[in-house]
Amino acid sequence: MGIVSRERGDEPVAAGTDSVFDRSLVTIAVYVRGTVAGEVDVRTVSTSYGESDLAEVPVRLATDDEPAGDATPTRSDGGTAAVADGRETTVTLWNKWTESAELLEPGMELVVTNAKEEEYQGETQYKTTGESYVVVEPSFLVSVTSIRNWVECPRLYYLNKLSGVPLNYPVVKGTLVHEVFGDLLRGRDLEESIDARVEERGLQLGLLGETPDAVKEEIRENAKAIEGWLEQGRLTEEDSWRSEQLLISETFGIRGRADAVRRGAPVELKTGKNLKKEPRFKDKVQAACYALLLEEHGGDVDIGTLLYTKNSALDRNEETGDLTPAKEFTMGDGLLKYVVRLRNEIAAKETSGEIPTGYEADAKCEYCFEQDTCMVVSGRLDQESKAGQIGQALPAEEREYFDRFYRAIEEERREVHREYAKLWEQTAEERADDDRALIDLEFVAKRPLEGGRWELRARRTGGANSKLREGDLVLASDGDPVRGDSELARIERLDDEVVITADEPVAVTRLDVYPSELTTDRLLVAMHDALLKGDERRKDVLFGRAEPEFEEIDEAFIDNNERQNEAVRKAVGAEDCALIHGPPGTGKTYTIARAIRAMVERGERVLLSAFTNRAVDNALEALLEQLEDVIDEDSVASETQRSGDGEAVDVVRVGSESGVSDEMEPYRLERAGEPADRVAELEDAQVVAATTATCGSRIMKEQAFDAALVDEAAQLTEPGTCAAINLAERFVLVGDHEQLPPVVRAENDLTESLFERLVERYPDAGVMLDRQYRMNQRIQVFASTEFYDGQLRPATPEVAGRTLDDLEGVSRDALPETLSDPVSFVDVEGDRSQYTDSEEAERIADLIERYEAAGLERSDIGVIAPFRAQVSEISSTVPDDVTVDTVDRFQGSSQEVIIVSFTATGSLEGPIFEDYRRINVALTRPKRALVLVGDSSALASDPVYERMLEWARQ
Ligand SMILES: Nc1ncnc2c1ncn2[C@@H]1O[C@H](COP(=O)(O)OP(=O)(O)OP(=O)(O)O)[C@@H](O)[C@H]1O
Repeated sequence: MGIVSRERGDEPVAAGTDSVFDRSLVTIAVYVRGTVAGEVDVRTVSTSYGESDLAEVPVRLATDDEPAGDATPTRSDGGTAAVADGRETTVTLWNKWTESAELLEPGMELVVTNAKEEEYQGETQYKTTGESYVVVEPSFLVSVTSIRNWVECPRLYYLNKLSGVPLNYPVVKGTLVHEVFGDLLRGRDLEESIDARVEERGLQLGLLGETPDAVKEEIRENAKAIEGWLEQGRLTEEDSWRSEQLLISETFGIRGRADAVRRGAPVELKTGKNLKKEPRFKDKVQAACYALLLEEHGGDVDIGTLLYTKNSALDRNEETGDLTPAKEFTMGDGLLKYVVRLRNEIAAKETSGEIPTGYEADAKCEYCFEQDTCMVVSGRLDQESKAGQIGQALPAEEREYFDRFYRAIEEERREVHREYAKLWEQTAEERADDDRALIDLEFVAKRPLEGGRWELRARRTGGANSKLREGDLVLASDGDPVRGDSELARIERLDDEVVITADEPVAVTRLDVYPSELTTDRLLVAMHDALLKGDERRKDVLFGRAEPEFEEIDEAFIDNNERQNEAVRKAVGAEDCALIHGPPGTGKTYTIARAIRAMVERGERVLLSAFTNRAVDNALEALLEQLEDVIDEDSVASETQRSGDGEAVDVVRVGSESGVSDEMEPYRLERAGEPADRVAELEDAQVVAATTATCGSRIMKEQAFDAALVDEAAQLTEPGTCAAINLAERFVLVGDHEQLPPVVRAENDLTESLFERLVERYPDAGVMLDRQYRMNQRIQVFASTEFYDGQLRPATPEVAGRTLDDLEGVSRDALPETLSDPVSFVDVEGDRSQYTDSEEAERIADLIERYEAAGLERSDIGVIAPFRAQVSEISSTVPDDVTVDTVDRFQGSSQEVIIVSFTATGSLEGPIFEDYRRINVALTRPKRALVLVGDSSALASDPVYERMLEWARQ
């Protein structure tokens, strides 16, 4: 059983005084979930216990069809029944819960556990009991760290969100001590752990100017307290331990990672000193959060332990106070409820979009380390703040921008939370159908790795697709990611067998996509940095107050493509920014590489970035090719461009092993090692390449560049672009806003890229590349007219005239007449299902056979479908080596032959049709042949598709 009451709670167990309720009709405890349906009435009444506060909340109960309702009957709160009948009723919250009631606004969601049901004037109503918890907006998942920050000061919580965790020594040291603690719990030798952990953080320590020996000594001191305490436990009793555990609570809307769990109770490690008898209040609050989480996992937690590693038991004496490292405290019911109320404050504030002022807490600003920052932020953004304001406010348009994007990013965060909720709202099968989980794995084996981690292997029993890829962080579980045994794990290999690594040996049978808030967090920080720390001139350009300026450059960089040459000139000569618009196959990558080479030759330090790892690697590869050519041409230059290990130029790729391609692996920056060496490798590099997400990392944020070149810029949100350009004096954005827009979950200001906004605002700062090196002329015509004002042309006669006949062993004569043209249309009436079409799938299988019969390799054929369901349908009909995927997955790649399955009968609905940019991407992937498969009458109902049909049938 989960949530239990240990003492009498805040509320009168029976209803109170009063004639208000008829006690005789009180029934069993129930679980109430619903939406606030009107104004909340809070008042004081007298009861047999004296004065009591109560709040009457009008609530529309959830129904069984609503996702949240599905999960309710299985709750752990004493096995109570859930009410889910869609009725409107009144829920009365007693005493302290009125504090949460005051936060409620119509439309907010509310959960009351262990409520009592009673009849009042012929209506069934509910009220809290001494065992109830009241949870506001339960689907808003508040992290334990947030609650801890909030209890210190809500304003501090907000400031932390805006500025992120900076790279500083106390933070890195804290992480190291935690890692060593985890290692000790997993049985690793202390010295071995310290050596390994310090080595792993070589780069960070180097950036902080720390030497390994000094750091090790300090970690050793902290670890002494831990070891001593662990020893005691080992000698005196049977201890059962578990290191870091990821916990999610659907009831309380809290998630976090407990440092350790000992005999079912939370242990939190603090790398500081605490001379008082009691743990610090905020530390207790943190431990209480984990207690709630553990109770929901079926535990029954009575104590919490705080381990202060700077305290040493041996030094204990009366004068200096209590120096025992471990402080235990009783987990009282009142504290647990207090924690839930704190959490409710955060959820309600975030839902209503209010910015904390600091007045919510009785924190003393004059003692706060963050007072100055707090005042500056309040002053710049003209926000009300307990600490006061300092400095001049940003111009109104910048504050408006800040508010707008703050809201948009927070909406995005809500969407991430909704992803979490799906972990318990959807069944395993539904998750799998949504491509969000691999289920029904057969656990095969576990193997301990060096450093206490585990390698876990499982066999796949079906061939299902999923979004999961090698290198991804996932939730690995024994089948239930929320209530079962689950761990964060990394996918090392994913074929018939799944190999993952994790801290604990979970008997894995299921992997779920891990909904990370990291990207959202970084967007907020990037936007904050751009506005509050950004250069004034840069902001003038971003806010339309000054036109971008250019230095005139006469040098010829590319002699066979005028627009590319102009683009490089603009990039090199830009004082502020340049914009390169590159339609499909127009040599964007080539142009970027040439521009970077030119900048490097001028002695500049350049950041190369893009939305995806693949684009970063491609551009880097193109750059390396160019640099090699230079060396071949000019041996003098080669000497100056060779670095110590004989590589052509100091180029560094920052990224994880799984993100970086094998070809670029030799350039990948190793983070582990001797601090000074690691830093030198990064800081001496003239070109640093990393995804925009990595640009927001603590390590990259310490770097500065003359110029930043950002590829795939049309796929980036404004704050996402800022993460890269914040690091450089000038920037060049490269992309195509006629192809896929930024990938975001919410529909708001994040859907337009900075690239698109600037291209429209400053047409003169941009160049459109107009010669494409990919498609046969016949294929490119439609995209050129529809999307590029007819400006797109084949770069050479060879490109214009390419056909399948050019490929070795392929003859178009062997194809049926209908397929001999580079563009063809196959009319299929369709099976009238919504997201799949078996008739199209069969036709496509048939087409592939015909291409094979004409000599084509299967790996030269790609199939694009609008829905994942249709991708699965086609995949099960055609041979494995044909690539079948959605448009989004195909962006940025090309194939000899592309077949598009429209999956439309009757009407046009769905992702491929909603946004014409998707169809542009689909139709511009092939080099030599394009086949459109669909229902002509459905397609003809839309003017754009009607024109497409005309072109395809010519
Ligand atoms: N000026 C040029 N002269 C000769 N070949 C070129 C030139 N520009 C690009 N190419 C070639 O054209 C091909 C496509 O170029 P690139 O890969 O740079 O295109 P892209 O615009 O990045 O493509 P995508 O639309 O897929 O992103 C490459 O093989 C490249 O070497």
